[in-house]
Amino acid sequence: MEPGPPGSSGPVEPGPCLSGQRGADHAASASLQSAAGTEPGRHSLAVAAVLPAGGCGERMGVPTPKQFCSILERPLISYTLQALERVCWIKDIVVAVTGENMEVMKSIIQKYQHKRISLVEAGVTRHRSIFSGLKALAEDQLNSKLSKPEVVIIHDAVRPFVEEDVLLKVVTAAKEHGAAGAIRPLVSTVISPSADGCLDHSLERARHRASEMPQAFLFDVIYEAYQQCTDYDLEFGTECLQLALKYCRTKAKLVEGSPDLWKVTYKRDLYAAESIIKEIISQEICVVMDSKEDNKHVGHLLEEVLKSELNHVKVTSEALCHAGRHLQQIILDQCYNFVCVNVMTSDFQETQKLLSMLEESNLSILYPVVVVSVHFLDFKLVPPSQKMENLMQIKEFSKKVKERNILLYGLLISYPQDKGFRNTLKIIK
Ligand SMILES: Nc1ccn([C@@H]2O[C@H](COP(=O)(O)OP(=O)(O)OP(=O)(O)O)[C@@H](O)[C@H]2O)c(=O)n1
Ligand SMILES: O=P(O)(O)OC[C@@H](O)[C@@H](O)[C@@H](O)CO
Repeated sequence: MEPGPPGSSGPVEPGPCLSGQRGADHAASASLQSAAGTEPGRHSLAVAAVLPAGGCGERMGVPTPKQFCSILERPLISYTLQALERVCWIKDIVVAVTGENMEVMKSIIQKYQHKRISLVEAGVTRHRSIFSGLKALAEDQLNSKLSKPEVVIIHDAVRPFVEEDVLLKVVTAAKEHGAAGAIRPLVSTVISPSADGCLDHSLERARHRASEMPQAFLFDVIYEAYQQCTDYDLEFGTECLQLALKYCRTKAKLVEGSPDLWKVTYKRDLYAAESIIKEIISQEICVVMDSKEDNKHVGHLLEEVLKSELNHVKVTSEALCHAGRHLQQIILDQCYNFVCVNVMTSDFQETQKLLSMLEESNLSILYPVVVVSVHFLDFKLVPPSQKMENLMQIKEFSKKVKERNILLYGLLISYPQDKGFRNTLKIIK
């Protein structure tokens, strides 16, 4: 078993959370944590997670195993790790990868600064990979930072949209029932074919459900089940809940999961995952204004226009001069889109200050950050050609910051002074 990278032991502050409705409601989270006995402070339940990530992704139809396929230039598995890292009460995350992908996995952990991760060798089937992860948790190996958890979550590495609330629900249910798993309504009816390839019978769709992930188990239950199960189970089984039932007579509690618990299996699922991630990170825009007091109104006007134009997007504004407090907090709260307003400055020094803050914050490690540097120009005072010349610097600068996953765009708005700025913004609308 590969120990995790330095500093990977023990729960750390929750990782970056997605803003907006996808973050678990804190009140609900607190009450669920209390029920699960995982709330901070009190003797909390020891919870670990096992992520099978040793598949080859045959149905994806590409050479790269799907868990390492990129979404917005970042491997799919990194999104799943980030989702689990956001949950501070999951003490250890054990990822099962093949030997040939061990170095790739280590580089992903390093590059995206994932914590609490330990790596184990995957098996030739998903059940064998999971078993490998459970063994790592079961044995207090000498050099291991891992200790046996009371409850273990099992979650496919290719299911990136998992939220704290469903994890809490399955852990709470597993603590009480011994096993629990997320389920979803069936999208298609399940039928049983006869030997001659014709319909034998169909299952009543309303009475059946699709078994999804995450699942959770009392560690001793699922570990015992894996130790008891046959090679046939390990080779051809697809359902951990069934192993708990068959070998430990433990009836899993079924927990209704949200629609986005689906597993990335086919190429279309990658496209769907990318559009969901883009939607998540486009939920907030921060208008960053000039430091000069008399120009702050420009930013507020722009904020008004954006609010009226973009109904479902949270628009905030902040003056760069208060950067030490408010803007840092906005960055920490995971805003990924910034409109930097430069009214009087001849170049884009305000934008440069913002870019330096963003680079220091490492915000763009996980998702691309978009910065639009907006420049207002009264074309009667300064010929647009001269302003454009200044702005061409942005092009050079944008190449540099792109290496840090920051996408910088320049926007020049030239307006006649006599018409005033408010009218110009109406024109922009
Ligand atoms: N020997 C295996 C096979 C699968 N998995 C993991 O189990 C999860 C769900 O399995 P599946 O979607 O079937 O992944 P693949 O087996 O890679 O896909 P395919 O069946 O298309 O090859 C994935 O995270 C996959 O990496 C694993 O850890 N070890
Ligand atoms: O069967 P696959 O290997 O594609 O996926 C593995 C599991 O995610 C799948 O079987 C769920 O139904 C959960 O048990």
